[in-house]
Amino acid sequence: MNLAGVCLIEALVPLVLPMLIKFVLDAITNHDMKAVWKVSFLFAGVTAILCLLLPVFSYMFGKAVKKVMADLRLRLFEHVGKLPMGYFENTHSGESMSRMTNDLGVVEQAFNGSIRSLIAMIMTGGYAAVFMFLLDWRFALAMILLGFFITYVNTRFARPIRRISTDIQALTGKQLEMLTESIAGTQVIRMFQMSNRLLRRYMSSNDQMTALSVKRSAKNASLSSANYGLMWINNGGVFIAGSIMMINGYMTLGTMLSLILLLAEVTNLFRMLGSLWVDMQASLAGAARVFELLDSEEEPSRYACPADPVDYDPSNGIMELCNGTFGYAEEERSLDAIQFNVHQGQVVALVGPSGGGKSTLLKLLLGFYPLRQGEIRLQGKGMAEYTLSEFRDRIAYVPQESYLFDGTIAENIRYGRMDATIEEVEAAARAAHAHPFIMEQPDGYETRVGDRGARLSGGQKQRIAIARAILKDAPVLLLDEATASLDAESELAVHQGLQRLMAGRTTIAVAHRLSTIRHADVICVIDQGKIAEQGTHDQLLALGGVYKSLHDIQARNQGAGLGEGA
Ligand SMILES: Nc1ncnc2c1ncn2[C@@H]1O[C@H](COP(=O)(O)OP(=O)(O)OP(=O)(O)O)[C@@H](O)[C@H]1O
Repeated sequence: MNLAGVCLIEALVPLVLPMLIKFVLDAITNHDMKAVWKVSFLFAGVTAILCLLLPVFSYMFGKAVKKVMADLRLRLFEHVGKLPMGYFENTHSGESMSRMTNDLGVVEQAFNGSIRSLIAMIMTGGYAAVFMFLLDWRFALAMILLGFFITYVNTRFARPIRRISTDIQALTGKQLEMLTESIAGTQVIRMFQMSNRLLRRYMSSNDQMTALSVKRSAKNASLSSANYGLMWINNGGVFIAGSIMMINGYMTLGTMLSLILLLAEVTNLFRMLGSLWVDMQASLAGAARVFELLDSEEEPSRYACPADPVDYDPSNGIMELCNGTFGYAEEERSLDAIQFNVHQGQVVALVGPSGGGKSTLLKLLLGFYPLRQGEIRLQGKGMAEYTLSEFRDRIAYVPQESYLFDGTIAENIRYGRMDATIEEVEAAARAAHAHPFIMEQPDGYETRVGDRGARLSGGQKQRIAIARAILKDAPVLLLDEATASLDAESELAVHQGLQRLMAGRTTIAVAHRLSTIRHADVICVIDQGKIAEQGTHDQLLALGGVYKSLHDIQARNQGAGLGEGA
């Protein structure tokens, strides 16, 4: 409605002068002063009304566009939060950010600019054409045919310009990727002297961007020049034909001048139709990227039932993985027929050579990917019987790299359970051996942690993540042991925090240091996507297989002071 109002008024404004000219000139030619005044007052009134209404409609339209954009931004934000883990593992964060910022900006411009101008111009051209037909139909017909030719020339340029615009939008995304990487990886960049290399990469993409933009400008310039030529052919034609018709008494001077001015509006429509169409191509390229993101499939609320569900047997424990098979790609099998049970209160450790599949297994147990075959059962129910959020509610997770959000320490711990009191937050922090260092911070629990916890040490961040998991108090704990080396004191504090966390809880832990899982109830050795060995520490050592050789390597490294890592 607002768009229609704005366009209607914007469409009428350019027609006021051509119509005024006809009536005033004809009145002057007839020496009819009364008619001159009448026409002048009428047009003054119309112009005043249009001037008053235009800003009102314009404001309402702007407001409506802002609302639509806010809604779109919200939908994008919400949608990104629901995308499956695979999307984030396969798409650069800069690419998604570019779609949510640059491309969305282009869509907004289209709403505010191109679409509005296009509609107003079509309406102006349409009215002008009707008036022209009323004034002289032969003249109008000839000019409108010429107009179609002008539009044809303009649209010929649209396709290549759209292609260039799509490339520019994609390059903008790439540049944002580089920018996010240069900020997130700043330490590595400095230490490995990567700045020059990254700068060269950025320069090359910047050069490409400039080349594409110049190419687009060149295409636009050729288009303008073609339009300029056509406009003069048009004007010349009108002038000559109009003069002949006027001299022979077929039209008045007022009609001729009015026709010339109206024709300018129609020609403008045909010319601008092409160039606005070209502009819209850039906007459409941006919109396509936004809607591609919006159309990408969200994580389902629950995974489908397996084709061959397993009968529940209470003796199988609190969590079980039955015949779990998974691959990231169609033809690949990262995990093959994995089978294990975890009983109440047990600690199950997943160990194995690098790339064996431990983290993948953990991702499956967290519900980040669906199994290709087999089933995960938790507390006697298949995963498909839970929604994913119900399933995740029953699991506390301490990742390898503890992610802290910008906010206070208390807020970061409270993400474990949002309704926890400050006493409960403190109790969790004490259990995680985090309380003493928190109290040393300038504002205690209210200290801000900075971007991703930048103001805290690695060990301190881990202990906050452990406190968060303690607060969640879920039936099952999944743990990805941190590989980052901590100093001895910090490691001891983290270790003690973990022991408290694991005490009395059912735990599945990916372990990189075999020393930390010596006392696990069951150790599963994952090698090449399969469980190669399963048993206690002593049983596996006695077996003399993969576990024994990992153990020997770590023991040798420790002896040589080289640190650890499975
Ligand atoms: N997102 C992914 N997309 C495709 N392949 C992946 C992805 N993540 C891991 N892989 C592949 O799956 C296999 C198992 O990797 P995974 O990270 O589970 O091993 P891991 O045992 O945890 O290794 P590490 O101890 O080094 O962390 C590897 O071959 C790895 O390249």
